[in-house]
Amino acid sequence: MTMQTLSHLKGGFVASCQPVTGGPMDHTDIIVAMAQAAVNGGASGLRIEGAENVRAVRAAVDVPIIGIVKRDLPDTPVRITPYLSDAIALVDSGADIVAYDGTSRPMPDARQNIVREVTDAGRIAMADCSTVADAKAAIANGAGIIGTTLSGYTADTDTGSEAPDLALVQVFSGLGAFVMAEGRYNSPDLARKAIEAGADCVTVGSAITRVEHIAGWFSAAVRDGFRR
Ligand SMILES: CC(=O)N[C@H](C=O)[C@@H](O)[C@H](O)[C@H](O)COP(=O)(O)O
Repeated sequence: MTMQTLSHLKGGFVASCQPVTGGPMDHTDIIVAMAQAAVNGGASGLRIEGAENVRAVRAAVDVPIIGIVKRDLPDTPVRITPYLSDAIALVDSGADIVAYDGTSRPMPDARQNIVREVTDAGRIAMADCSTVADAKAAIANGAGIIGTTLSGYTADTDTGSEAPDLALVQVFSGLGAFVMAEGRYNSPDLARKAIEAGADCVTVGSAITRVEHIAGWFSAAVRDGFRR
């Protein structure tokens, strides 16, 4: 089952369907529609936030689902699936893969326990990493997928670059685990470069499902080009 999930994802792309929080598209029925449309267009898998949304998308599509829960906590910058109870809720909602914060920052529940719970349930734990050290720790903990998701989003890695971290993908690809390139793959060409750099799969979010971001890119470019 887990091997089947990974072979389904290998060489393809995952559409992350996470609308801008509180925006006009932040509704479960719209997330389900985005997920179905992405699969119709060729997405091999989906990344969905929130157990309720995972449950609704699960009922509508057959492809592997990476589930996360995002929380804003008062005393740590860690946001992605910080509690064991979140991981359990995602498994119960039908997520094939549960992604969690795989950095070394303080997290309320132990990462090892999250990985164990997910793995014992026959699902795959995916570590959202920011560095090679994160990825090595995640592999030691038993994570089945290492992602570059958090490169550029921690105090130590925030370079302000708008480009994806292809160099990190290349290093991850030598670690012997399934590699997910994720973060700022905002064009088909960049997604292809991720695979060429050694990623097994690439996740694309904003460029497919955050209309506000896409509109903002066009708006800025057009205004910039208007010099008459
Ligand atoms: C850093 C963080 O919290 N990343 C989140 C993880 O779920 C999402 O906000 C991203 O949209 C996702 O990783 C896909 O990346 P991009 O939208 O750049 O294609």
